[in-house]
Amino acid sequence: MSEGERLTHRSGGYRGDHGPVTFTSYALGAQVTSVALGDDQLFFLSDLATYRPGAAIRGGVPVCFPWFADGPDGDLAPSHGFVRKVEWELIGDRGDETGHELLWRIGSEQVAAADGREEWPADFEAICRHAFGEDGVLIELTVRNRGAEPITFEELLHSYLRVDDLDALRVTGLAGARYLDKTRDLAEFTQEGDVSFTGPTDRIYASDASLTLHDGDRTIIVDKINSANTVVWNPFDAGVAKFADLGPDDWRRFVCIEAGNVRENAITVDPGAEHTFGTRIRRAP
Ligand SMILES: O=P(O)(O)OC[C@H]1O[C@@H](O)[C@H](O)[C@@H](O)[C@@H]1O
Repeated sequence: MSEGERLTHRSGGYRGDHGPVTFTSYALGAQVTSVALGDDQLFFLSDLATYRPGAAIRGGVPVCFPWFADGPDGDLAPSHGFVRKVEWELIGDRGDETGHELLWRIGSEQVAAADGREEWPADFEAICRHAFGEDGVLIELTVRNRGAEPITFEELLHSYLRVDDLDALRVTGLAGARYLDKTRDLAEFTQEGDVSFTGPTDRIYASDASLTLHDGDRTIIVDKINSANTVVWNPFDAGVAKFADLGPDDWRRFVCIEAGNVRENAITVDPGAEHTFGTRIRRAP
């Protein structure tokens, strides 16, 4: 059986368990911040993270919408859109022998006053589904167009995956994929072999493939659903200082493997229609 409870501190949190799995999810950003399989934590969460509307929680799985980074033309703020900085409403909370599901909802009314909303004023509703199971979590975002005109957006589930040993980490599944390198003015390259981390890494891959993280004895699988891109990011020692909510050594503790649809893969949804994408993050059997 699985159980859960609203947290009384850091308002909006929800903590639950399902067998050996414990999880935490926040109304702020509909953000998973923790999934622990016994004592093996899947996600990095910064000790310096803040938990207040108007800012984003550094770690877990932020929901980036309706744009990625500073948008397709590089002129939008705040970074990664506005929904990760506002509180969502919990509309579903169900546990059974197969797992525990939370449904978080947001609509145009909740973001009316959000910074950046004027850049994307469309009438929309979004549901973020967190399905916690024995081996990890499935996160799905469904966006519905409530307006009279088609809407276009970028979307990304910005997973901060905890790693034990960044020096030895290998990510497989991207060999042969084209990518734009944000550390080299968005120049285009082809991935040769595995991805490893030897310097600041910030890449937008054109790939819908599942990825595997080989982190010492741990093997973590990232599956994607309706996701044409994967962003891989680590600021490394050279880049970490510009993030006030990351400690000086935190770059050693995570890599971001982000499922999404960005740039030329932005999604257009007709009036009354909806679109779902997602990612499943689990420990290999
Ligand atoms: O600080 P933010 O807005 O959460 O962004 C963190 C990183 O997110 C990644 O997705 C981007 O590719 C990076 O360029 C960016 O630095």
